[in-house]
Amino acid sequence: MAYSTSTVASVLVGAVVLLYFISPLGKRSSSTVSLPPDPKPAPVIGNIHQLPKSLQWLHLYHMSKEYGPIMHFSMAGQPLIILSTHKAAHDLLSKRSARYSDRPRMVMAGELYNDQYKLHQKMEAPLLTLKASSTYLPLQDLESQQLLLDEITEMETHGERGVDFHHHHERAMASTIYCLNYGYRLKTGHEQSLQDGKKVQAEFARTGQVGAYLVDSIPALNRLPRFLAPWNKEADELFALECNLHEGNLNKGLSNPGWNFSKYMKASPEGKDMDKTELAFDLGILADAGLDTSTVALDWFIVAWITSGSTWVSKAQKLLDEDVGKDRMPTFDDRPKLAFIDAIASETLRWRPVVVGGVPHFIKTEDSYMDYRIPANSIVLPNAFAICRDESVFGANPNSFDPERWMTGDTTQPPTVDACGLNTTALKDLPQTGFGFGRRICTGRIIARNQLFIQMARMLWAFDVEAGIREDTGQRHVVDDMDCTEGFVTLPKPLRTVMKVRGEHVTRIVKERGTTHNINHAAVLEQMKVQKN
Ligand code: HEM
Repeated sequence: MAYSTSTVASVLVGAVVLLYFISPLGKRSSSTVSLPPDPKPAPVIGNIHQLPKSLQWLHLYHMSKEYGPIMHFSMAGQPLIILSTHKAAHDLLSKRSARYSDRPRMVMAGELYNDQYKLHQKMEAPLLTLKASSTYLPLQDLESQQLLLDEITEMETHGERGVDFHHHHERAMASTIYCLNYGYRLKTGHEQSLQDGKKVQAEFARTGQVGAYLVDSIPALNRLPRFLAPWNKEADELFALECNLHEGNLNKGLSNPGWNFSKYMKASPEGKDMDKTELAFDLGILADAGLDTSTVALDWFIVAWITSGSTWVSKAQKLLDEDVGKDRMPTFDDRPKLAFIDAIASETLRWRPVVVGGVPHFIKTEDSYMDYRIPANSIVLPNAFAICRDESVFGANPNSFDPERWMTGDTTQPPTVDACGLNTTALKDLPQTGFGFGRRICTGRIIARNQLFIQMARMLWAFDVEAGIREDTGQRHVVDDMDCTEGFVTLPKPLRTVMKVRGEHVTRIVKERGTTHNINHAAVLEQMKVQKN
């Protein structure tokens, strides 16, 4: 039987109104303590209409200037708390982490990871420590070497049109993660498994956005008959796509030669009796979480290079010329002396936080903060864009790309260097808010930081970069550093860049080392075998 769109819409609106009055969401609390400030809500729908789907994080950032560091929105009765300063986010999500570490229900984006997250974190934890991450450096060395070769090769073909740097960043990161997770590398970046992974991610980003689906605010809507709940079909299709991809990858991981995360997790006490789909999803989420995020950070690094590089690139390249020279490319062994490159990485993550609107947390019980009441079952969203512009933490001119804000300038003390070579004496201990907060903080952040360091160091050593020539106008692309895509992670709009080698020595060294695809990566993985503590 077919139903017209208007009939379905009328029934849905009726259902929402009904649910609003019969569900606890519609009932006002008798508490006398006020909610955080909010723009005036409309009846029933609350503030839904005031949350734009486009550039929501920017809109909320501007609103925070009027309403303050903590704001409240009602999403048809579902409380949404927006945090806009580092202090508010740290006080609630880090210091009170035990209460603020749930995730909101995401009926559309899937909830498998929610209930079981502690078990999954326990299973993954030994693979993501500083020490374990230090054993993956040889693989990251190999992938970043391949990145230079691929970029030089594409430059030779495309000249002033420039290279598709996003594609190369994506291949290098995906190959690193897939090799660790499943024991296989990606040669072209066009492989089917990566295309499917990107599709899953795009769907997750679309369906997981706060406010994107009414059913996430009002899960009771899921009890409506299926013909009135069209999102169920969409959710089933997304789940089927994810199952195919993740289970297929797990099978590959278990049968590929050499050590990898799949084999480690399958043999772990938590994983050995775990349902196969659940284990496959756990690995799949790790792969998905690592893929886009690091790629996007590297893309924004290129945008910063083009738009504001005149203030910091020459310092980085001078350092590389002095400490590395022209006889070899930089390696992880150079890292302690190249703290400025890590400052560039930190500044990239601050200037354009990858998950720019923040990742939602959830609190099940009522709380209070700054004399405001935070209702039970609130979604709590740290607006990363606003938090990274908190001048009380990051200093003046937060919109400027300025790596110096991360440097201590301390040259008097012998440097303290961590297991991955990060020089913690030269770098200020400012919060890395782009990786989130509390118990839900990004578990792959050390692997990510290592990847950013080696790729940024090698690209700065190898190239001078400028925007490519547009095919349609024949003019050089004019780059606007706020021109970005929508979604969970925010990418610069597609752009090609001219990557001119900084001398004949670069091409010679990169080509002499040649392709890394003939290296036996299974043997490299075997060297990384992590023993559980
Ligand atoms: C520059 C790169 C990256 C950025 C900016 C980033 C950022 C984030 C953020 C903001 C969160 C949510 C934190 C919160 O809820 O407060 C997160 C979670 C997560 N990240 Fe990353 N991430 C990056 C790279 C990676 C990599 C390489 C991996 C895997 C190797 C990874 C694995 C994860 C996982 C598994 C979670 C979920 C943690 C949980 O919910 O318990 N991430 N990441």
